[in-house]
Amino acid sequence: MEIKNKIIEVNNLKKTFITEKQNRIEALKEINLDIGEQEFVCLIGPSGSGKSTLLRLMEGLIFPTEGIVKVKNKIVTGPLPEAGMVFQEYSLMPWRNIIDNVSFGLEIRNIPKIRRYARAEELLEKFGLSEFLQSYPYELSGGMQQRAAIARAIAASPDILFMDEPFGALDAYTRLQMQKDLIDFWLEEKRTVVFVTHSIEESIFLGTKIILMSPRPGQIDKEYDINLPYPRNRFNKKFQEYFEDIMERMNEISKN
Ligand SMILES: Nc1ncnc2c1ncn2[C@@H]1O[C@H](COP(=O)(O)OP(=O)(O)OP(=O)(O)O)[C@@H](O)[C@H]1O
Repeated sequence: MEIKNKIIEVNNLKKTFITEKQNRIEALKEINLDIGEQEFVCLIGPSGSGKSTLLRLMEGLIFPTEGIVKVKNKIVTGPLPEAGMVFQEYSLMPWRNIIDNVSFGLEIRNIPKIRRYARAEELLEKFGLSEFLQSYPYELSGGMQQRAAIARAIAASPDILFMDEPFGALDAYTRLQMQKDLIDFWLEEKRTVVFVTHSIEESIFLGTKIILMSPRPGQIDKEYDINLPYPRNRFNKKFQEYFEDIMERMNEISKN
């Protein structure tokens, strides 16, 4: 489908890693991809298909072997100020309390304390963590830490939110709750989200679009536009049809 208001462009992207033992690992073969403003794009695919590598290239954390990534028409040459990032491992700084973690991005932008605390408090309230402003990360459960990590990533109102398996380490119930909270946030704020997951079901619950990667060297096998209204219902017939369709294709490509 033709993308209106492109925010991310990936052209002829290739990535080969050279390991310490000088082996060449071809992680991504040839990726071409456009992401539109306010899309919620999920990257799925077999283990090792290059999902995290593609995300890290888009984030400007690593650099392509060939090809380019552009964000808002500019070639990405380093970590993006207009992006927030959330990883699977809780990426909070253990020596800072929750409010100082969440307001960190504003602090490095020299936003005065009163304003950055007001923003952090607003977000922490939204994520149900008002009682834990002064707590340290180790005093929070995994789900609470991940909520705080998301609050931190969005505190500076980034245009793009990159998320790498953010709910992978959570228990099943907390994961469902976090998916709902993330969709509420996205519906309210309409940012662009790029989200890596192993779960087909999670990707259909969340994404406007799903990109299925083929086994290494990673390429895009297929793109699925998910035409279901939000909030989504896993028991809906069309949800199930998408699930079966993607599952079947995933099994097929994983066999080869
Ligand atoms: N820094 C690195 N040095 C060497 N090889 C790497 C490096 N990072 C990733 N790779 C290799 O690139 C390939 C793709 O890795 P990547 O983590 O992007 O896959 P993935 O699809 O996210 O996997 P998973 O679903 O298991 O998290 C793998 O074979 C991995 O071993």
